[in-house]
Amino acid sequence: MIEITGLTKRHGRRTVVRDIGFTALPGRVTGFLGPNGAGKSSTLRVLLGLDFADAGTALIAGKPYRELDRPLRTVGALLDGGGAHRSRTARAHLSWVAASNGISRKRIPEVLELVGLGEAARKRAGTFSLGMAQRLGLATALLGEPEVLVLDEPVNGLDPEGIRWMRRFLRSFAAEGRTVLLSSHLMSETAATADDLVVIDRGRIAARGTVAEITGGHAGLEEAFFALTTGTDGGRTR
Ligand SMILES: Nc1ncnc2c1ncn2[C@@H]1O[C@H](COP(=O)(O)OP(=O)(O)OP(=O)(O)O)[C@@H](O)[C@H]1O
Repeated sequence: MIEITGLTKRHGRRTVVRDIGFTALPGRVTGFLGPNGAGKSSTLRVLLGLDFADAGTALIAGKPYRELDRPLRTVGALLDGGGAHRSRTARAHLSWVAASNGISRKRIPEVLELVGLGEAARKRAGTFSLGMAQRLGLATALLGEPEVLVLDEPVNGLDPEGIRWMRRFLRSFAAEGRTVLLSSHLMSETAATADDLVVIDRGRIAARGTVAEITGGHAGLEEAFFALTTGTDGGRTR
């Protein structure tokens, strides 16, 4: 479970996230949706202990990230494509992360299979397509068998097959009773993957609820997104 309460984040004198709160529940995929610059990455960076909040809390399994005993065993994250060094093979990259987090090497072939990279274990990350790099990032996030996954724009740049694969993977992960939070600026894709949506606009929560609650009453998914993120339908916040 992820619990964000009263979170505010400033960069210099600008407040980019203002007093937001939401939860992402086990067994569900929660989409964190908003236009570019809305504050999604800033929120996720605080959640993952990469940045400090100016106010409020962001908890994973009841604790701030920095207080988790073995973070990789609680939460896996996919930000900016995963961060494998170009000259390292997929397996070497995973070995390095596993070793530095006290995770058994036995887990490496398992995660490579899980993300469909079993055949590419000896290939260098620098030769990977964007889709393969995303899968390697996901394999890294899964090393510690976490109960929570946090992904920032995981389908950016993926082809339709890659998008479909990612959607199915995240759905099956949540179906095991685990928690998925994924950020996106794509309403249709997120609505097809998520159970719940949190819509953020200019640093504030514009709406939150199930996909049906958020999109109901609008002509279509994109209409709902634009109505919510341009303030013409501000009454839907709850
Ligand atoms: N380190 C920083 N210093 C100053 N401003 C920043 C910094 N990081 C983000 N911002 C600003 O904060 C605002 C929110 O950015 P953020 O990246 O959180 O949005 P986002 O919803 O993730 O959008 P995107 O999808 O474009 O990344 C933007 O106006 C951005 O320019």
